Amino acid sequence: MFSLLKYAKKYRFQIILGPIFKFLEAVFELFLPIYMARLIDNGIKKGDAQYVIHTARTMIFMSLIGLICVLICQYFASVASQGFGTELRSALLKKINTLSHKELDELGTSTLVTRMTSDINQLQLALAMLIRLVIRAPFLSIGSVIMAFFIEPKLALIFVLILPIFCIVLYFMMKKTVPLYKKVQKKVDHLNQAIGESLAGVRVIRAFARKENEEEKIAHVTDDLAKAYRRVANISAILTPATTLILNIAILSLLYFGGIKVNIGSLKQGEVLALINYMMQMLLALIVVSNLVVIFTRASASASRVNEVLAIKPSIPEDTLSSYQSVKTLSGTLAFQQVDFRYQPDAGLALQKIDFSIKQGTIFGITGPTGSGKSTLIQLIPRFYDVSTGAISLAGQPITQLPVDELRQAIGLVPQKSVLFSGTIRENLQWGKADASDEECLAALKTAQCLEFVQSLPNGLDTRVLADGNNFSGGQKQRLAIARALIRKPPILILDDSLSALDYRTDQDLRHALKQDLANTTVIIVSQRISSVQNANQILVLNEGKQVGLGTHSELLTHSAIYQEIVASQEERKEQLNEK
Ligand SMILES: Nc1ncnc2c1ncn2[C@@H]1O[C@H](COP(=O)(O)OP(=O)(O)OP(=O)(O)O)[C@@H](O)[C@H]1O
Repeated sequence: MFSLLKYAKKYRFQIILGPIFKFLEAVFELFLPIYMARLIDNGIKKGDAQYVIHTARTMIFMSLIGLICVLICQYFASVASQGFGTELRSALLKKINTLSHKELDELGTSTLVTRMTSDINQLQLALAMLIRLVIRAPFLSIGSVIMAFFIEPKLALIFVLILPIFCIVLYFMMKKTVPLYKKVQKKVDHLNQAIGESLAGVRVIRAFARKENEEEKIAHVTDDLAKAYRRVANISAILTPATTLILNIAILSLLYFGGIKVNIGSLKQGEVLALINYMMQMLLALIVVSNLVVIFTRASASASRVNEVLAIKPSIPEDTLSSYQSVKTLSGTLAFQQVDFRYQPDAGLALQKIDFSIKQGTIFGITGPTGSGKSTLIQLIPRFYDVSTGAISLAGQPITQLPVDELRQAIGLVPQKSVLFSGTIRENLQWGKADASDEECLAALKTAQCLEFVQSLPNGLDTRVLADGNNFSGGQKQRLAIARALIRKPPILILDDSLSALDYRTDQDLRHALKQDLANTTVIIVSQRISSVQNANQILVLNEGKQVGLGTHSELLTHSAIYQEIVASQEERKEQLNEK
């Protein structure tokens, strides 16, 4: 856990000064009961009004100084803990951004969300408590015992007797609750996952009238979490009556034995009151210490979860490797050489012996039945995953030798599911090229066949895009996503089934425009629709992860049985539709 303190380095000043101020306040608090005893015994009992006023003034002054110390400490604690949380969150986010899809698949989104939110909140709380209580609470509990000895050593033995009993109760309480808190954190993960899935799929859930099932599922996960919390709460609920009982027994003993001593004149009434105050201070401070132990144990579980992510060595390092030709000027053949790929070391091959090359500036089609590995293949080009065996090269250089950032900049990728971000259309296009002018935006929209549509909107490029682009149709979203990918005229443009929501005519016009406007760009079109790939310079046919055909449309029609099957089935379907 302490290794994470490096993210709080900037707040050294607050972390050191905060506890010092809290310590000062504790010193004042420790002396207040003594002043109270003097006020009663020397002032009130003797009717010395002057003494009462003087002592009361000193007590008020001490309390005020104590209050100022507390406020300064709280301020330092909140500045340091919030700052620490922000630094840690940015470091974690930075790390997550370096992880390859393989690591992200293994971790899953929900646990990353929990680690970014509730785990870091837990660590922030621990740091705030460290500043506010870690010196104060032990100091007050030990200081109270010392002060009791200072007032009356024999009665102070009650403190020595009560202390271990109280510690044993707290120890058993913590032994039961700490492991439960670890379980709770895991259940929060499950809840985040369930809620994430439910919100992401809200439309599908409604379309399938599965609202009730989904509500039931969430209720089940929530109930599970509630049960775990209830178990902790049930155990913690015993704590208050138990500690109150011990406290009352201690106070009764002090009153009884103190009363005897007052009667024989060896102790004053004010001193009995001071002893009771010290007893309360000691026990309350011990409760705080036990809470601190719980907070730190939870924080230590959170710290190991955060450290786990921070310690992952990305399988695809982001740093610059060996000498390379700048990708920005790099144009050349993209080649797959005997590529095998599996998602997990123990899983079967998702791609086998893939071997082809694409000349710069040509159009390359990839087709094949569903699940044949088309999306998997194109995800290897920007190194979202690395090949298991074989190699991929760009202009003769293995892509593993190129800086990942530059490689990805050289590729415009339109994924199967178009993703737009909330903002304006212009802002979405500028994701593709930060300094894109209006002319460049309009040109990209024209190539992507959506210029007319954007110009027909009252606010044109300034039209607001809702989260996920929910105010646009599937086809409109796809075309905007294509415009965003091609705005910087990348050397390679990959359209992963990105034409599926377009009608045949628009699909054809778009491919025609791509050929004209991006003559030097290598365009890779992934589609199950033969019409989308049939004019490509080369077509790769995949089936169950294997390369079962490579050539032009006419070559494949004569040589590839699977390609013939796909063409035949689509023509048959066309005929059926025409008949209807
Ligand atoms: N992240 C992943 N982890 C493990 N296996 C995966 C992952 N993504 C895909 N697969 C598996 O890899 C195989 C190929 O999937 P892929 O998505 O590449 O097919 P596809 O040809 O693009 O299919 P479609 O046309 O339906 O999009 C499938 O068996 C799929 O289950």
